[in-house]
Amino acid sequence: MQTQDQGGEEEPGDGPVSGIRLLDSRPAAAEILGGTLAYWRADPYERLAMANFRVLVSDPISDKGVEALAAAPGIEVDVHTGLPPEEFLKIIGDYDALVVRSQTKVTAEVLAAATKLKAVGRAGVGVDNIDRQAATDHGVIVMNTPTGNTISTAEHAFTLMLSCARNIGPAHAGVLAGDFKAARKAFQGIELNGKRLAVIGMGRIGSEFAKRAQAFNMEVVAYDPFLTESRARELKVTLAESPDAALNGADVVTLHVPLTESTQHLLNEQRLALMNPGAIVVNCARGGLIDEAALKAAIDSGHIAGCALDVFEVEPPPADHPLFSLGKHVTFTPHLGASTNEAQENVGIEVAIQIRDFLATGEIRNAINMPSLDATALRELGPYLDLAAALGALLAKLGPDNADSLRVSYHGDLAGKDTGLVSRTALYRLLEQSRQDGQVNLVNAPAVAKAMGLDLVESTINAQTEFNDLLVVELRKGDQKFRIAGTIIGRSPRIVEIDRLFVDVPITGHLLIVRNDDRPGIVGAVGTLLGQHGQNIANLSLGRDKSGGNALSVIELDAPADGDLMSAIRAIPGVTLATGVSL
Ligand SMILES: NC(=O)C1=CN([C@@H]2O[C@H](COP(=O)(O)OP(=O)(O)OC[C@H]3O[C@@H](n4cnc5c(N)ncnc54)[C@H](O)[C@@H]3O)[C@@H](O)[C@H]2O)C=CC1
Ligand SMILES: O=C(O)CCC(=O)C(=O)O
Repeated sequence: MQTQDQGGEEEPGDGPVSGIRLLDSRPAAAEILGGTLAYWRADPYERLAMANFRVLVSDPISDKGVEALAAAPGIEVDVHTGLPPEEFLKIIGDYDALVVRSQTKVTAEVLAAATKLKAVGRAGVGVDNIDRQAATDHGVIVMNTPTGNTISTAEHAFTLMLSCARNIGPAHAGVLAGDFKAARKAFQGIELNGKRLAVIGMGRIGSEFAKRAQAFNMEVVAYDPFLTESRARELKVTLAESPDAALNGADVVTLHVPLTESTQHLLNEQRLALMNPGAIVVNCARGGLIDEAALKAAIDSGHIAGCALDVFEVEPPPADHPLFSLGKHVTFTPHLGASTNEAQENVGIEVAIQIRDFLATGEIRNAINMPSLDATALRELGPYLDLAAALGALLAKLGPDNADSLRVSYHGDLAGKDTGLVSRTALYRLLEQSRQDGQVNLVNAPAVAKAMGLDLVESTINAQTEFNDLLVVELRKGDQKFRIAGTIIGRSPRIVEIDRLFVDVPITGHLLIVRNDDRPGIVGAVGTLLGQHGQNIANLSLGRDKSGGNALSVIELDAPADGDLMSAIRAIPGVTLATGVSL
């Protein structure tokens, strides 16, 4: 569970800060790819050139999209469309990224077989062909291209409505069949002028549809749980408080919502009955939104005049689909909403660039299972992501085992920033320390934590600290608490507090952390042992609560301390904890 609270009982950190060292920042999202520091410090194109990423395009996308991917150094693109599922399963394990439209089904089975996969890019909007939960559990980012096909789909849905109202499809077929006179007699239409239109889902496509309907002098009523009164006024539509209220007395309904568990069969028998006699139904979103059997029954009864569908519950629909036998006010197209030159070029290029940039820089755009992070935010937050990664790793070593919550709090300037990914980074590095390589990453960390019963609690604290901003991570197990804090000096992340003892430590290198009773001779004894084991001290920071109380040394070594050395340090009288961590 991830929760937000405002304020909290944490006190700001305190303590000396010196020895500023400028470090490059490394995009934390890059961790997903398991890159080395040198790799991620390289220029994006240099980085791609060093890599060898394989991208599979498994549904047809525009040539320009494929070219944009193939032109990036270090990316090899294979286009294999229309593969039978068993063939697809055999090869998916070789790829780092996958680009799909709606035909490829990215199931839990596919994701389990896709052991190298880091991202799935959807050239389009709907992601119902991708098992989002399984992708998240496997640590795979799912991105879509939400805007590139909006206009084409709205135009198509509008065309469907006109075509259905005026019987264009059946009339056209009649003319071609030589039945000109019979068709002329049979196909009397319905005028749209002044009719009441219910738009279910006033997102991008629904809003564009509504604008076009207003030009046809239709009265537009919209239902969308996320539509505000002010936006409804701006769009000049009446806001309905429920789908039923929107449908009550409607002459036309058009659906523009995603297919989810809660929208399945959104248009059912009861709701169809609320519409005016002679109404028509338009669906250019997803087939599963309509109970097709109920629709057929409503048309057969004469209550609904007809329907215009681009999408079906099962695609492709069977040739003997019950709705195909209707004679009037019907128009069917084979999921063509986004099939225009313009839309396909837009989404093909957008998805290619999103995947390329993600592989090159860790930049995340239009992800549906992760906070997005564009290049500017990535630059700004980079040092905090590094800091959070270090604090999370350190907390795993020093904090209580089997903790029940990780609290991440933001003080000062940082409190005003979009820090979702910073918290997630701390969580990921905390969990990573106790798991095999690759089992947990930025995408699946919240799901892994939830499964373990570890809550992630984020808070912003308004209290002033002596730092411009302070990031505090704390592990709690019942009443037991252990916290570590850090800040950024210049662009250099520093650890400034460990369990309320003030230190000043950079976040890289091999750290030896020693906690002891504050009495003379202990630091000297540790130093002597380090010398005897050939260990050079690169940096040393000492902190204590009071003279004769608890003391803490954080010693940066040139190499990790081995087991013998650690045992010897732990055996020094007065040492209460000694642990090593490589950041
Ligand atoms: N036929 C085709 O080729 C295409 C179909 N689509 C479908 O159209 C859908 C809509 O696309 P966009 O407008 O771009 O998405 P969008 O995300 O901009 O809009 C969806 C809207 O539905 C609303 N919504 C969610 N649950 C709802 C509910 N239970 N009742 C009413 N409203 C609800 C959301 O608040 C949102 O405003 C996509 O999910 C996709 O399935 C999209 C493009 C092409
Ligand atoms: O043509 C396609 O890829 C389908 C488009 C679509 O349904 C979507 O973007 O949701």
